[in-house]
Order: sequence, then structure tokens, then C-alpha cells
Amino acid sequence: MILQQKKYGLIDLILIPIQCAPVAATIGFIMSLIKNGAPILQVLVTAKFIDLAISVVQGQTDIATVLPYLLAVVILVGVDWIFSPWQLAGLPMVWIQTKIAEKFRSAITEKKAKLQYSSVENSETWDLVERISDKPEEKLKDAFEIFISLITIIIKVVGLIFILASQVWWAAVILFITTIPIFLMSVKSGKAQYQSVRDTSKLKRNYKYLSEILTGREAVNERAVFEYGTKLNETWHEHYETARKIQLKTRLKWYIRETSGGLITSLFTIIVTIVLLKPTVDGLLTIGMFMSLTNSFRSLAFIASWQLNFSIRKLVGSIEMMNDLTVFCALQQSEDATVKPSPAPLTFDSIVFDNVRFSYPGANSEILKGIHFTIESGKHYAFVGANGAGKTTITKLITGLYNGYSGNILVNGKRLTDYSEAEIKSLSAVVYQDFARYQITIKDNIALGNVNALNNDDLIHSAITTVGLEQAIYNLPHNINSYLGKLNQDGVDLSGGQWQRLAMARAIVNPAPLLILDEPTAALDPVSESKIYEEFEKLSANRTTIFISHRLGSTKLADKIFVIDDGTIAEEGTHDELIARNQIYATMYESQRGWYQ
Ligand SMILES: Nc1ncnc2c1ncn2[C@@H]1O[C@H](COP(=O)(O)OP(=O)(O)OP(=O)(O)O)[C@@H](O)[C@H]1O
Repeated sequence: MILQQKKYGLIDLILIPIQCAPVAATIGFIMSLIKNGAPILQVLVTAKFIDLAISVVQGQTDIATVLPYLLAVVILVGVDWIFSPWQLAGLPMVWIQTKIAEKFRSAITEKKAKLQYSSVENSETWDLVERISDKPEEKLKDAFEIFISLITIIIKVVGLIFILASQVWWAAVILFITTIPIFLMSVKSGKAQYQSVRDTSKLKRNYKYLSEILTGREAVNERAVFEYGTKLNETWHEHYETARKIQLKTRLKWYIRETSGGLITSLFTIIVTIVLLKPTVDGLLTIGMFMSLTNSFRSLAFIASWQLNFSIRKLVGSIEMMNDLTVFCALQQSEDATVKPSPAPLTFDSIVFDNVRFSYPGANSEILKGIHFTIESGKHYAFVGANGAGKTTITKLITGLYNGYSGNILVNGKRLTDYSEAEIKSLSAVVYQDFARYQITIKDNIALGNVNALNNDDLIHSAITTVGLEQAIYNLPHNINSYLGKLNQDGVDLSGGQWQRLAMARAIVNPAPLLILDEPTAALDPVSESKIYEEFEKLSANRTTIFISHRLGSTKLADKIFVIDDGTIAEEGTHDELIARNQIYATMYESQRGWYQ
């Protein structure tokens, strides 16, 4: 199934299930038609049956004439029972839900995977994505069911009103008029309730996150040491209660209104029943028709005030979900987002930042304020500077995560944005500060760095040696096939520094010509750090590297150091040149050296 960039609406609540499960949707639709058509016939047949039964009792008719009507009543009651939603008609709905889960959910997942990185980082977009991904198969199945039941309810109501009108026209008119405000109220209520879901989605995201901190494994150490459980629990409770109250308030407000509407309709049916007594006594209505009409009238009032109300409210909520789907489908996506890096990496002679200015989407302030620098192939560079200066942001632009900048980023003189996504992905391998810790096998943890050579064990072993993890890994009972983390029963855990080395191994197996290391050694002890640098020197002899580091000892090895200050390149040169310059870098270096004296 393909999601389109279009305005989704009411009709799509029917079309999507039909697209996903055409046979089940058709069967479900026909079943609902039969189920809801039966009561209309039932009114006529029951009236005739009662009248004939009275004639039989009075000795005016032969009992044989009643039997076909009795049989018809039994069949119609049977149909009603067999096609009840929780009986046979439920089966196609289960099938529809399974198919929607298979086709529609995977279309959503595919779109999510293709969303531009900038969209994923935006919290409003993320709220929308969360709403769309929250049990869509269940919501669409319910909407389809409700849509069909609404059509059939309308058929039922129109049919019964028609019969009523043919007998007592004014009662039909009054009943019709009373359903109009109930209909309008249901529409408003449905909208208000979906809006309350929107209003609370940010709060829900917050309290889900807090709940993860309070119960999840990731924060277990800090939670135990800092004992912040009570404090966070209070915040969690606050968010949870605010969201709950908003939804409860909306629900309660509309429940009271809807109940009052329902009570008025019920009162009206009692009055109509009393009023119908007169024409029955006068012989304008047969006793059978009176009994059948009052009976169906009661069910009609129930349908108009409760069932119709419920269905419309739910349906309007589903239409709001379609509005969300429209916005979701319009989100910018990159068709190549899911393509693999090209197996032959994009080699380069130079990467040039030419007056690059950049602000994060939705942010007011510029992070990069006209940056100029050149990276030459085969050389080693270091980016240093204070926290928040813009170092990581530069790497996000090189790796193509953001392209909403002004100025140019040129690779071999050609704009980076003119290369294909596969080429851009093959240009660089990165070890991020906040690298991921995958709870899968060690082998897969490393192999994921090169999706074009997932089963190259030699590459994995050589990366393990480079980052010095041989002892830690080869002593494990399952070697590189050992699971990491606590997700698996016999999973092993690594120290912070070992996880960091594993992330480096992941980047090392990647054949990209540019290796970006964003504070790769922050969790390493000094001996490991210098050992890793030695290994890296060997490894990156024919690669270009960009190191971002606050430990200026490591930057000494760089061919060129860029000092980033407030979104600009404040200084550049070798270690010795920058020390001789005696400005920002020299001050930083001296202050660090001071720690060890
Ligand atoms: N996704 C984002 N949206 C908005 N602002 C962001 C985003 N990511 C980073 N920033 C802001 O951009 C600025 C530069 O961040 P960046 O991560 O590039 O700094 P850095 O020099 O790498 O810092 P550090 O040394 O602390 O890692 C910071 O002020 C940060 O708050």
C-alpha cells in the first residue's frame, strides 16, 4: 500500500480497509446491511403476525395463515442474532484489522523511515508521528465498522421513520427533528474529544519518557545513587494527572450533554406511545401495528440517542485522525533515505565549507555564522572549541543530515546536495558522542557499520584488534556471537569505555574515506586513549579523519586544528602554530596542561 500526498477524509476510512482487505470488507459490509435491514422487515412482519394471531384467537382466521409469518419472525430474529457484531460479522473485522496491520502499518513505517532527519528532530512532528503510529489498525478497523454501522443505522432509521410516517406522519416528523440536535452535538463532541487527544499528546510523551526513566534499565544506576525516584514520580504524576483531567473534563462535559439529549428522546418516545393509543382505539391503527411500532420506536429512540451519537462521535474522531494522516503524508521525505551507502565509497580530494550559515529548523539563532574551511584528502583534522560552539553541527552538515544551510559545501568542487543520497552516505563514517548501544550480538553491533559487508568476519576481527577489544570479547563463551545488554538472558554488559570502542569498531569496518570521531575517547582511560590513537594513526593512514575533542593532548597529532568559536572558525593551524599564536587555543591548552602539573 502506498501513502499519497493528498487530503485524507471520510471516504478514506472506507477506502483504506477496502484496499487492505477487499473481500473481508465487502463481506463485512453485506453482513451489516442484512443485519440492519432485517429490523425494518421485522416491524412489518411482526405487525402482520400479531394481527393474524388476534384473528385466530377470535376464530376469524385459520391458524395455518399465521404460520408463514411466525416462521418469518423467527428467521428475522435469527438473522439479527447471527449477524451481531460479536457473532459472525466479527470475523471479517478481525481479518480487516490483520490486513490493515500488515499493509497500512508497514506503509506508515516506511514513510517514517524516509522522513527527513530534520522532521524527526522536531518535537511537534514527533507528536504527530506518535499519534499516527498508535494502533492505526485498531482505529481504522473501528472506523470502518462504525462507518458501515452508521450507513446501516441511517437505512434503519429512514426505513422505520418511513413506516411510521405511513401510519402516523406527525410522530415521524417529530422524531426526525429531535435527531438533528443529537447529530450536531455528536459531531462537536467527536471533534472536541480528538482535540483533547492532540492537546495531551505532548504531556503523554513526557510522562511516558519519565516512566521509562523511573522503571527502565538505562537510568538504573543514577536512579539508585541519586534516589531521584520520588521527585520524578511527582513530575510524572503531575503530567499524567493533567492529561487525564483534560480528557476526563472533555468526556464528562459531552457525556452530560449527550445523556440529556438521550433522555429527552426517550421521554419523547413515551409521549408518542401514549399519543398512539388514541388512533389505535379509534381503529386507525391495528393492534399489531401499534405494538410493532411502539416496540421499534423504542429501539429507534435508542439508536438515535445512543448508537447514532456514539457512532458519529467516533467517526468524527476518525476523520480528525485522517487530518493527521494528511499532515503526516505531506511531511518532507527523502526518497533515498532508506538506500544503502554506495558500495564504492565517494572518494574526494577536498571538502570545502564556503561561507556556510546554518540555523536548526524552527530555531531563531544562527549556529554556524559563515564558516570557511577546507578538508584535504588523507589529512587529519581536529575541531576544538567550547561546548555549544557548533562542532557537532558541522559534522551533521557534512554527513547530509541537514541541508537547509546557506553558502556551499563542496565535495571535489561539486555541491554536496548534488550527490545522490547513496554517495553522501558512503562519504563518511561517524562515531557520535551519544553513540547507540545495541542490545544485539557483538558481531552485529560492529557489522551494522557496513551494511554492504554484513558477513565479513575478517573485517570484524580486524576492527576488534584495532580498538583493543580482543581480551574482552574473545574470553566470552560465545565470542563475537555473545549478546550484549540485559535484554537476553545470557547477555553480557560492557563498561562505558568498551561500549565506546565497539562504536569505534563499527565506524572502522565502514570503508568511507572520511572518518569523523566526535569525542571518541571521552570514556577511555589515558593509557587506552593513547593506544587507540596509535592504532588509529595506522588505520587512518590512507583515510581522512576529523576529530572533535576537548582533550587537547589528542589534537597534537592533527595536521590542522580548527578552533570553533561561536559558530565561526576563530583560529586554524598546527598545534605548534596555534601555541605560537598564543590566543584561544594556546589558552585552552595551557589551562589543561595546568591540571597535570
Ligand atoms: N537539534 C537541534 N535543534 C536546535 N538546536 C540545536 C540542536 N542541536 C544542537 N543545537 C544547538 O546548537 C548549538 C551547537 O551545538 P553543537 O552540538 O554543534 O555544539 P558542540 O560544539 O558540538 O558542543 P559540545 O562540545 O558540547 O559537544 C548548541 O547551542 C545547541 O544547543
